[in-house]
Amino acid sequence: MATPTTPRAKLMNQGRKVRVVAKIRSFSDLEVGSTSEAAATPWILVHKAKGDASESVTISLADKSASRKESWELDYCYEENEDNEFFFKREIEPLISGVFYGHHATVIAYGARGSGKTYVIQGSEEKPGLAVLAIAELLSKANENGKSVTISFYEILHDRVYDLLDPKQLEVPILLDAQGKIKGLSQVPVKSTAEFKKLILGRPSYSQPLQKIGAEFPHRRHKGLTVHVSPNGAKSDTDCVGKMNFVDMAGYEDRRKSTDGFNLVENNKINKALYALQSVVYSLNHNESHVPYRDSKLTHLLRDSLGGSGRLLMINCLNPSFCQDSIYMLSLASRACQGVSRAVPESIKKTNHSARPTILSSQKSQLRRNVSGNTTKTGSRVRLYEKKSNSMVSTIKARKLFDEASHLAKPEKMSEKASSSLDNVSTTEALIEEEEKLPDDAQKDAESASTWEKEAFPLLASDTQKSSTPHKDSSVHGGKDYEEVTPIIMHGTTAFGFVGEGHNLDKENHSSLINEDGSPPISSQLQELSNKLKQLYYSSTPLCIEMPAKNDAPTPLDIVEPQTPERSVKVDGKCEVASPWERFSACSAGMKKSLVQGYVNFLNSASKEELKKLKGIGEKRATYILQLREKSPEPFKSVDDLKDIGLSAKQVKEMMKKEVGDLFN
Ligand SMILES: Nc1ncnc2c1ncn2[C@@H]1O[C@H](COP(=O)(O)OP(=O)(O)OP(=O)(O)O)[C@@H](O)[C@H]1O
Repeated sequence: MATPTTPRAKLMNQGRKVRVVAKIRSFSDLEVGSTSEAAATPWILVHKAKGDASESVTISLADKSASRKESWELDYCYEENEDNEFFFKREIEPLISGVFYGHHATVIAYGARGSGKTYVIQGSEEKPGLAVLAIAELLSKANENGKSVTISFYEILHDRVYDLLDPKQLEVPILLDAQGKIKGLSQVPVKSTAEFKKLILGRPSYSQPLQKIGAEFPHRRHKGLTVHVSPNGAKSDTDCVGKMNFVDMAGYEDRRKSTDGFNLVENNKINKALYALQSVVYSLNHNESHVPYRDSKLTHLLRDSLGGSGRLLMINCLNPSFCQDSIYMLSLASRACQGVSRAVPESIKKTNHSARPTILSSQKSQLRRNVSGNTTKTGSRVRLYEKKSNSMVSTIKARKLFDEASHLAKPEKMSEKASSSLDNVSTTEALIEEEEKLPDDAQKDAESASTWEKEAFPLLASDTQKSSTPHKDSSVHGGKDYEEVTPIIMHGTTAFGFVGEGHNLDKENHSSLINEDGSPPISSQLQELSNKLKQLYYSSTPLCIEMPAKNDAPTPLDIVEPQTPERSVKVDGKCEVASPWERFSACSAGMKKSLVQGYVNFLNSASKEELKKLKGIGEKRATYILQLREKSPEPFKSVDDLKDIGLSAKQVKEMMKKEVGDLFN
């Protein structure tokens, strides 16, 4: 990529909110001593056109046949021999300076499982990680400037936030105060690095509620640290000058590797958070007026740090030996970089060494064997986000879509049970956070961001505002205006991804992906797909849907794209072309059947709190349903069985009518 030389290009570089770098972890002692050649074989090539001062790097695989996409471009890549301290000097120190001027900074490590995220953020006793190095620097600067430092430490498991500094507290509701600042987590003052280490490293890794279930389940969750810098003697968080966040995300794993229902739910939630982050990064990089922070707890929690003049450093951690999941993570990372100019911190420009293409692998033949045994279709689709839906209709819709679109239906069912068992452990279901993003918030974020950009880079501000004004298509839902968001441009990849689980296409945010090659406008494609999904749901039984063959090569993503239903109905097991009236009648019948079945399924699997959201089901009935489920896992098979809980056919019919009516609201 050509080096930007014009003042405008330089300004643009500096004004970018998100920087995406990779870090290849070193081989562990175990891997170095491994007898398996594959475990200790490097597989990534990094090309740095201008050495350490490169404004972008190209990463490719030692064996090109490993992926359809041959290379990925990121802002930078730190290699095995470049340790945390080197990384810190170049990437984190410049961010720390900004924190004292009110520019919040966020550092997020993400990547496949075992790719070194914790090592980068937390480090070890001998090799401190970025958070530990940063706290030392922040404390020293705070002393010089008459400021004090407090920290919050939390984990997010299954999209629920737990305060690790107040482990007795159950799930923390994330709320915004009147100033739009996030509140909910406790803050503990820190005076020295030793105190910090004691607070963070010397405590149980799980909050109390999770310790109870910890022994039974695997524990993959995101961990986050927020360092608040405030004037000495500040009484509230409102006085906070700047914040620095460090997040060690749970490792990505292709959900088809899920070993059981619990693992599947876990993978879904982790992947959902990754896609939500991806959507947020896109919106931030493109100065969109709406940033979908609420698509995951993590982005919601970070929203006041990411908005305005906040800066985000994404660290894509990479395994040093072949890892299919890392390839997918790389493709996500490079998408986050696309369509925007590169940013090069001053600290990096100063440490320019000679240009050198770096080749990390010499053992290509071994790699070829590894790759050919594992290659799957690369990530051409991406799930942007899923949203938890509160209403019964949405729950039914979600399950229905999933059941029909995915061959993973059975594990999902198991997973719902695992999820609901977790639900039962949490006693804080009633703590309901505010649900809808007020248009005002989005507007404030955009205004605050653009004010800072305008002040710092007047030339750029006028330019980017012109170029990045999103296409607005305001529509009114429930009395509130929502804006359609400019579609995400994908580079060199093709298909679209949609969310199956819990995603109400009608009402949710409309971020989407588009082909770069000038294919039809995204809005029409989106509308078409949305219609097809609705049709798929409404006509689940009679429509002929071509399901993917079982032995189809799997895609590395965890979404199964819904197949287009054909315009035919099943007659005696055969698909026949039907008249419009027949199709319509079949759809209606299918819808009725789906709705009733969805209702029954819901009673068989929902948590107590969810059950109570249904009209006609209160505390007593919900408790009774759970008791019935203890005796038999699926006590309800048909509407007739609802008599067991004292619901008459008439009552059920009335409820269904209401739900159908709501579908068209
Ligand atoms: N730079 C490094 N040098 C030596 N060993 C490392 C390095 N980075 C990571 N490791 C080792 O690799 C292993 C995996 O690292 P780590 O636990 O940080 O990965 P992770 O991505 O956080 O894993 P998970 O996905 O399970 O959260 C650990 O044993 C760690 O000590």
